[in-house]
Formats: sequence, C-alpha cells, structure tokens
Amino acid sequence: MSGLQYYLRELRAFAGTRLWLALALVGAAAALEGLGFVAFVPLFQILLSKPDTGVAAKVLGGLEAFGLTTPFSLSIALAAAFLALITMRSFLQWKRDIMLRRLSLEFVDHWRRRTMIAVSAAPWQALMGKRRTDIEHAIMVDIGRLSSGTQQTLMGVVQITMILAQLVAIAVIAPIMLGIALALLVLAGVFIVPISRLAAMLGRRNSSAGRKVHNVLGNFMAGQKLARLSDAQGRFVDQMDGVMRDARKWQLDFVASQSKVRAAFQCFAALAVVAMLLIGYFGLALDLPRLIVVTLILTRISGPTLALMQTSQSTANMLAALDALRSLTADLDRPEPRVEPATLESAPGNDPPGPLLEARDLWFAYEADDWILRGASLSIDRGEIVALDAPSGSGKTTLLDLITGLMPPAHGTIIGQGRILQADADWEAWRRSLAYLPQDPFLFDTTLRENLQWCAPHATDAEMMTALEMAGAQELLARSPQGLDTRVGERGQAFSGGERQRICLARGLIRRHALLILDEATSAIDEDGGAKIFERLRQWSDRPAILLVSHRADTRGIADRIERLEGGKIVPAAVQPRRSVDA
Ligand SMILES: Nc1ncnc2c1ncn2[C@@H]1O[C@H](COP(=O)(O)OP(=O)(O)OP(=O)(O)O)[C@@H](O)[C@H]1O
Repeated sequence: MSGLQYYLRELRAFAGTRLWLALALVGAAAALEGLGFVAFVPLFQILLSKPDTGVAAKVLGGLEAFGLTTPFSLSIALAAAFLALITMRSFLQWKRDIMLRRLSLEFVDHWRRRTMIAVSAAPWQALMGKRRTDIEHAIMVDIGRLSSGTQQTLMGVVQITMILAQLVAIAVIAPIMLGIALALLVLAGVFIVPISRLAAMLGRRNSSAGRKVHNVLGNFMAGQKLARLSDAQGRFVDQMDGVMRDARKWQLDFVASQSKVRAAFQCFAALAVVAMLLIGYFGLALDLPRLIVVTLILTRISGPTLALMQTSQSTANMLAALDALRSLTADLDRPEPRVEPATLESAPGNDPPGPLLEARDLWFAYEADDWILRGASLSIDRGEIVALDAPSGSGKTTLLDLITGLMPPAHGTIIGQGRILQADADWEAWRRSLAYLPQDPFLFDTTLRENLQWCAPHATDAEMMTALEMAGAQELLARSPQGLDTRVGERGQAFSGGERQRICLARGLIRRHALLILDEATSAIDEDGGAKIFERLRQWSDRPAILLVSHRADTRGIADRIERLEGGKIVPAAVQPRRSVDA
C-alpha cells in the first residue's frame, strides 16, 4: 500500500463520519463560491444593459414583479442578494476551517498517543535496540510534520473543490472557455508528479538529518560532565556543525523547490489569463460581462491551483515523516520470542504456599545460541534476604530482567506468589508486588514528594518520612530548605550519588512490597551507612523478601543466604554469611 493510501485510510478510520461532514462543508462552501461568480454575470448584464433573454432577463422580470424597477433599487437588491451569498459562504468557510483544524490536531494527537503506547508496550529488547533520541525525534518532530502536513492536505481538498466550483462556474458562463481552462490545468497538474517525488525524497533526507541533530544534542546534554572534564566540548560543537549542515541543506532545497514552483506557476498563470482574455475577446467574441467574470474566475483559480501544487509537496514531505513513524511503531511491535515453559505441570499451587519466587531452569540469549543464562534456578522465601554474587557481565541484570518480566526467557518457568507467570495480568500483579532498584538511581526532575509518591500516589507525609528514615535520608530532608517540596533537579543532580540512592530506596519502601530487588542499589553509600540501612530493614516487622545484588562482601554479609551466578547457572556461594552458618 502506498504511503498516501495508508495515510488516507488511517485518516478515514480515525475521523469516521466527521470526515464526511467536514468534506460536506468544504463542498457547500465551494458551491456557494461558484454560485457567487455565476451570479456576477446577470448582475453585470442587468446593470450594463437591460437583457430580454436568458437567466438575467428572468431575474430582471422577477425583480420588477416586486416593484424594483429603477436602476438604483435594482442595484441595491442585487447587491444585497450577492452579499447574503458571500456571508453564507464565509460562515460555512469559518465552520469548515475550525472543523478541519480540529480534525488534523486530533489526528496528530492520536498518532502521538499511539507512538507512546507502542513504546510502552514494546518488548524490552526491541526498545533497547532503539536510540532514545530517535524515539524523541519521532514523537516531537515527525509528528509535528504530520500535524502541519495533515492541515495542508485537508486544505488541499478545499483547494480542489474550489477549483472544481470555479470550473463549473466557467462552464455555466462560457462553456467554450472551459476546454481551454481545463487544458491549462492539466498542464499545471503534469508538474505535480515530479515535484511531489522530489519533495518526498527531500522529506526523507530531512527526517534522517533531523534524527542525527537530535542524537548529537542528546549526547551533548547527557555527556556534559564528561565533555567538560575531558575538554571535549568543541567536539560536540563540530559534530553539531556537521549534522546541521546536512539538515540545513535539505531544508533549503525543499524551500528552493517550493519557491521555484511558485515563481514558474505565477508566470504561467499570468500568461494563461492574458491568453484566455485575448481568445475570449478576439476569437470567441464574448460579451463584456462574461469576459470580465471569466477573467476574474481565472485570476481566482490560479490561487488554489498554486496552493494545490504546494500542498502536494507538503503532503509528500509529510508522508516521509509518517513513513518514519510507521517503521518505528512496526519495529517496536516485534513479537516477543516464544517461551517454552519447562515445568508447567509440576508448578506448586497456592496451598500450601510455595516460595515467594521460584525461577526454574531459565535460559536466555541476546544473540542466537550465545547463552547468557543456561538453566539458572533460584528460589526465595517470604521475608528471606538472598544475596546474589556474580562477576561483572555474568548476567545478573539479565536474570533480574527475566524475574521482573521485562524480557521473556527462551526456556524455563517463573513462579511468583504461587502463580506461574505467563499471562499479562499475572505479570502485572507480580510486578505490583515488587520494587526494583537498579544500579543507576533514577529521579524525576520534580520535587522530593512527587518522586516518593511515584509508586504510591496517596502516601501521606508521615509515610514518606518513615520511608526516608528507613533509608537513612532524614538528615538530607532536614537540610533541604523546602522539605518534601524541594526540587531534585534533572536526574536528581541536586543530591549526591549516595543521597540519590537513599531517596530511591525510600521510594521503594513506601509501599509494602513482597519482594525488594536491590541491584547494587546501595553501592554509592558508605559502608557504615549501608550496614545501618540493612540492620533497620532486618528489624522491620513484616519486612519484604530481599534479593540483593552486590559486589561488596560486607553488604552480602547481611543476607540469610548467598547464591552465585556462574556459567549461566546459580550455585551456592562458597562463603556463606555467619548467621546462616550458625543456624
Ligand atoms: N541488550 C543487549 N544486547 C546484547 N548483549 C547484551 C545486552 N545486554 C547485556 N548484554 C550482554 O549480556 C551479558 C550479561 O549482561 P548483564 O548486564 O546481565 O551482566 P551483569 O552481570 O549485570 O553485569 P554488571 O555487573 O557489569 O552490570 C554481557 O556480556 C552483556 O554484554
């Protein structure tokens, strides 16, 4: 299906009857426009010479029957009728423009929402395979182009209808001139195909150049600290110069092609009007009123024709942006790899309750047959603290991504709270019962309060204070002048790495989860501070189970049990914590 067909199908499916209603308004406004021109002829004829045949004679007869016989009263009556027509047309145009604008804005919002849903629903691996800045560019820039393109395309329908209405007016006034006008229009239409192709090509290049600009900008902002420390700011500026040069070139080429089309068409239109005037006067011996009105229509028709040519360029340019959006959403919509559950039939039920979490025989590979996990199994009881010891790159983050359902295993079974996790609803319930604190503490650029309430929107100040105390962040709060309403800055820049980790921990503790997953989540906190946090967690009544990933032996020491991830499997660690040895 061509881009244009796809676009029109989507627009029709989205707008439904509103599209037909809008098109009806377009048609009605155009019909009134045409009628206005047709009405000009009897108007001139009545005013210039009292006709005794044709439409003008009938109109004159009707008006005289109403006692309008003097030139002045006739002029006033005809002018009033003409004004009424124009007022009605303007009213319909006003309604039409609002309706078309609303339709195009809502259509674009629908695409923005659709893209965001595609991002949220995308399999984790598909999402990880995309550049963040490419997605941002699609949502902000490509959809922006879809917005202006849709507006212009809908106006294109208006222009086509206007041209048709004016052609009908010519056909009524001077049928012989219609053939000549049509021939000139076809000639103009021939140009539309190559200029649309050129615009589509420039649109694609423009999209790709825009994505590069966005990417350099994203890296520039994210890498500010690194760039300053390594004195590499200039490198970003040079990169930006390079990509901007390309972006500028494609934009200028597009504008140049639009201007060329406009200039060529204006000359062509002037020539056409003069030619038709001469043909009408000398060749066809048209009377003066007809000649004036036909010339007027021809002058007016050139406006929508030029606009239509430019619309075809904008539409082609927009279709390139739509193409980029389509391929992004299609990529994100890649189906999850099929999971082969190994031990479904032997999964425990709820009674008697099995372990809180049981991961059985998990296999996973990012690339075909390059297995990161090779039959890893792990079980955690309610309230138990299990530490996972693993060398860097051995696959613990991968294992956590499987346990939390971000990615499906190639093979194996995950059982959470006694349920085999397969259906989306089961995964959602499982994820609600756990808090996952990754290595890199992430804070939203808003207040402490909003960050803490992210998972628990109704948490009270007292609950937030308890969680902050548990994470050892009460001093940090006391130092912050606006307390819970203190802003944390972008990614929490207003706080140190350790403080950020404490705030994230507090956020994970506000709700009573069944399982707390700490992936190096206290690595930036000093040894003593970390030990105190874990001691408080131990003392917590009805505490969650904790799966603790840490490279630090002292942190692992607080666990009930230490497991080791080695060669893609879980094996008991050689060194166990003192309390489990004592037990
Ligand atoms: N999206 C990905 N695509 C391909 N390979 C990946 C991807 N993510 C991780 N890997 C590879 O999988 C292996 C395990 O990665 P993982 O992040 O799970 O290790 P880790 O044990 O958490 O490491 P670290 O302690 O350094 O964070 C590594 O070799 C890594 O390069």
